[in-house]
Amino acid sequence: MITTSSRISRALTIAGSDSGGGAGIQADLKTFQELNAFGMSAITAVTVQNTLGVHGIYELDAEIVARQIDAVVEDLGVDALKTGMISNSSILEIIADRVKRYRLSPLVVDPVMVAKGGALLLEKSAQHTLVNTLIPLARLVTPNLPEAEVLTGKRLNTEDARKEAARQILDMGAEAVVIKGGHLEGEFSTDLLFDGESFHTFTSPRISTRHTHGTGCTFSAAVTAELAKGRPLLEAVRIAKEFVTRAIAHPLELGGGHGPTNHWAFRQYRNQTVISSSPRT
Ligand SMILES: Nc1ncnc2c1ncn2[C@@H]1O[C@H](COP(=O)(O)OP(=O)(O)O)[C@@H](O)[C@H]1O
Ligand SMILES: Cc1ncc(COP(=O)(O)O)c(N)n1
Repeated sequence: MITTSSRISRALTIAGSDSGGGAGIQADLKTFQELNAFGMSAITAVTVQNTLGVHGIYELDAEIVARQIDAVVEDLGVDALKTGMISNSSILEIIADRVKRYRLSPLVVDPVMVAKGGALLLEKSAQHTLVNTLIPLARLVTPNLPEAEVLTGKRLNTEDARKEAARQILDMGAEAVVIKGGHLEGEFSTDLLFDGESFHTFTSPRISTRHTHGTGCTFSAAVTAELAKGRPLLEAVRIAKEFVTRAIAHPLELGGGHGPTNHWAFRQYRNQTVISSSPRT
């Protein structure tokens, strides 16, 4: 049961905790807050993490993840939700069970696989479970380039290949996909959206910085917050791209490694439009 009468937009993240505060649950809740959505969480794993890397991963039992979702849904209600780090098949399966049982939607699936520092966040054996369980339930899937390559089994070094991959991901049952461009080379970071009808691109200048820890989490959380408010998908993605670009463009310079992005930059630099979209949304 989802209560929709409230005027408060309620967004749920189901993801891993990042003690360093730049990615995972922490990035998601900060983003929800900045975009005026009420944030709630179901934690899948506790990571011991800072800007230097992931130093430990402690998975929670699938049952504990499910009970957090139950508690949130049965009392507070959910207008939109996202998933992030889910490290194994049993957690993936129980989340899919709850999404179907409560008809939770719209669902944004960020198929987190590997941290920027190289740590494996999704067991290799669970990759096919992700495809079979959560992707068919998704309003939007948001792979980065390496994740889109794993999902499709193809090298995606041309725009045509990325368009074909987007079609392939919709064939898995998702309603829409954004293949993010952070891992592309060149002077722009272009995200490619396919909604089953047409392709759209969202482009920003590539910002030269090592402080990109949590960009993917932040982007998918911003889409989720906007969907919770009832925005159409294209508009939600455009705002999310603007949010993450400002967060990267105004770094906080924290930590000795890959630092977090600046979640309050979207609000602080509200008059700066830094991205372009095609066709215009
Ligand atoms: N150096 C950069 N300059 C501008 N935008 C970037 C940069 N790196 C990532 N982004 C943007 O941040 C978002 C997350 O991208 P990406 O890095 O591909 O995901 P992930 O964090 O999942 O690896 C996308 O909207 C992407 O375009
Ligand atoms: C708990 C958690 N979730 C997601 C990421 C991915 O973020 P990034 O790719 O920027 O390391 C992470 N490092 N930790």
